[in-house]
Amino acid sequence: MPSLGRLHLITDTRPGRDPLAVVRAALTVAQANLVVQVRVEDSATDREAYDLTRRVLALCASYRATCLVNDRLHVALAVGAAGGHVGADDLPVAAARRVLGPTGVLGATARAPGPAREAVAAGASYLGVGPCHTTSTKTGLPDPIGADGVRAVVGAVDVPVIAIGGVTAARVPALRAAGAYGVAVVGAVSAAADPARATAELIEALTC
Ligand SMILES: Cc1ncc(COP(=O)(O)OP(=O)(O)O)c(N)n1
Ligand SMILES: Cc1ncsc1CCOP(=O)(O)O
Ligand SMILES: [Mg+2]
Repeated sequence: MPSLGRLHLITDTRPGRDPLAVVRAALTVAQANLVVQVRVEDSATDREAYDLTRRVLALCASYRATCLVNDRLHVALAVGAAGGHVGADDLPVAAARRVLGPTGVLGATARAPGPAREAVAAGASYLGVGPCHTTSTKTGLPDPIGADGVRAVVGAVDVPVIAIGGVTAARVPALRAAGAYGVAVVGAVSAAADPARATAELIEALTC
């Protein structure tokens, strides 16, 4: 299995956004270092998720970037994406592993060492850990865990930890110092005036 990219761009499909334009811009800069996670609104139909994922996958293929699907693993399988990401409201990690098979990339959300260990034992190949900082992209989340919370999870597992939640290029050094392998972002790229430049700043911060 190729190594996991360090920058995960999660699609922003809220009304008024243009997720494909943002993915295209990010790919021109990050290329094979990018992981694009297709995340649609809960209200989106499977057909909408499928159509968007097919388009994202085609863009990723041109750059040998990795495409994952949030929540809807059947969509990941249907389009031939590399894998998916699950959290507390989704399929349990062990069930998700059975769906994706032994070689699929499987991310799981965790914010504390115990659940992180359980997710890895159940088959997670990386962990999404957060929210690290306050985010305006997702509501109903617990308080941010900060870089110290990331450090605690990193110390408990042997899979890549991807820090998520309010991540900006300026916050990457502290997260990397805490042991994060990479970061996942929505707003830092999607809400940027220049998504390609924002991607370049994140890649620069991740490779320092
Ligand atoms: C890399 C990464 N980490 C965490 C999440 C959050 O997943 P989840 O907790 O299932 O919440 P939703 O994204 O489904 O709302 C993620 N998607 N990616
Ligand atoms: C899906 C998700 N899960 C925890 S924070 C988050 C959203 C992250 O978005 P942003 O990078 O804009 O803070
Ligand atoms: Mg989920």
